[in-house]
Amino acid sequence: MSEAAAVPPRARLLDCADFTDAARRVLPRDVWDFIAGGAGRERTLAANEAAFGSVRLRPRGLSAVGEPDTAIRVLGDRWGAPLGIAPLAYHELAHADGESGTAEAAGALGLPLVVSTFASQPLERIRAAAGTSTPLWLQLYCFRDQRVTDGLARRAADAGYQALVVTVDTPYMGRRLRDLRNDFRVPAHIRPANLEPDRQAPPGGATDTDSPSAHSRSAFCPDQDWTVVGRLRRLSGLPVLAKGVMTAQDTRAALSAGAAGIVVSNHGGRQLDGAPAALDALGEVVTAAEGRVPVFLDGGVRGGADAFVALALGATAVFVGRPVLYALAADGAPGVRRLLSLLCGELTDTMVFTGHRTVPSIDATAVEMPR
Ligand SMILES: Cc1cc2nc3c(=O)[nH]c(=O)nc-3n(C[C@H](O)[C@H](O)[C@H](O)COP(=O)(O)O)c2cc1C
Ligand SMILES: O=C(O)C(=O)c1ccccc1
Repeated sequence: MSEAAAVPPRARLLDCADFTDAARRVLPRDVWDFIAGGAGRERTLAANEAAFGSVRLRPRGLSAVGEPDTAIRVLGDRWGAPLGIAPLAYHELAHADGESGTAEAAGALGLPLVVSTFASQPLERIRAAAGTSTPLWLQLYCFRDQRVTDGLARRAADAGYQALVVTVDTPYMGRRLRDLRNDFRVPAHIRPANLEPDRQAPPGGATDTDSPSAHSRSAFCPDQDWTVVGRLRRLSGLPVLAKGVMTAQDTRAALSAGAAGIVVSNHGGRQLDGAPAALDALGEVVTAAEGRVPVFLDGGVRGGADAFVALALGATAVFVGRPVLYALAADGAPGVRRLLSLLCGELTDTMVFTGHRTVPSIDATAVEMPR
């Protein structure tokens, strides 16, 4: 089947689920499974989306909101809406446009992109594609060889990135059964463009490092502690956020370490299967953060109304993960642009129907929690 037959015309891609269906049809089965899958029995993966389904929105009538303003300010930058793109390895797995295609789409809407340590294109090229006004953050995994982590942090600062995001939930990758069953390997022509090949090789020079999981076991540092936050801050001069916080304990640890923000996340259900839905952990983290730093959320956001719910429960903004790769797979950079503008439009509609003219005015009175 040709791609033209497999992907519906753009005008029929009307929501996140449409992009998901389109991507399922065009992606090779093992790549689809790598992106869509989670760890273990995928209970946490399922919980992320399901949690949004049990919150109800409270409509308000004749609220005279006019044209709502979706823009916010975060760490001194303007975002066109409280929506960003979560760090995702290897955008070229989805489409040859890769991270620069995603960045161009994000830039067109003034939305931030968190670039993965495992980006398939150079940081500088992604910065250029995003344009000057959209924020770019670099996500960092902690490597056994600290020089790798530190080198990336300095390079991001030099390239004009606005912040660093340390992923705290991945001492190594979770056990993803779909990838094991498929014996998934990243195709040889897709490379982590910002890592040097020699530094990736495990100390013993083992050969089975092509699977992301095997590579993470050899390259990631499983005994990293919270001091990495201060170290990266000092050497880069950039604000450092902690991604993968799900508890009050870790929120306090992140704040004590000097984190400039927190991303509530269970890594899209790809790490600890059995962890709660990200949305269900949000309240605990927001309370523990005591308003000292912005709290973000990723995991299961599949529409503008989901973003609205997270904001109502205290998030400053949300990040979208898998749907961005699905949109990229379906239609490259224009697909991502269309997905992002659909999400912004859905958020705008939700603000209008609930009577909110600005993002900071969205609070818990706008939602009804399950009983
Ligand atoms: C294919 C894929 C690759 C990912 N790569 C990274 C990564 O390199 N670094 C990271 O911190 N998180 C990574 N994540 C996790 C996402 O940043 C995010 O936490 C997760 O996808 C939850 O959002 P979602 O439910 O919208 O997908 C990845 C997720 C997926 C699906
Ligand atoms: O973080 C992830 O979930 C992930 O899938 C990944 C894959 C390859 C390299 C780094 C991360």
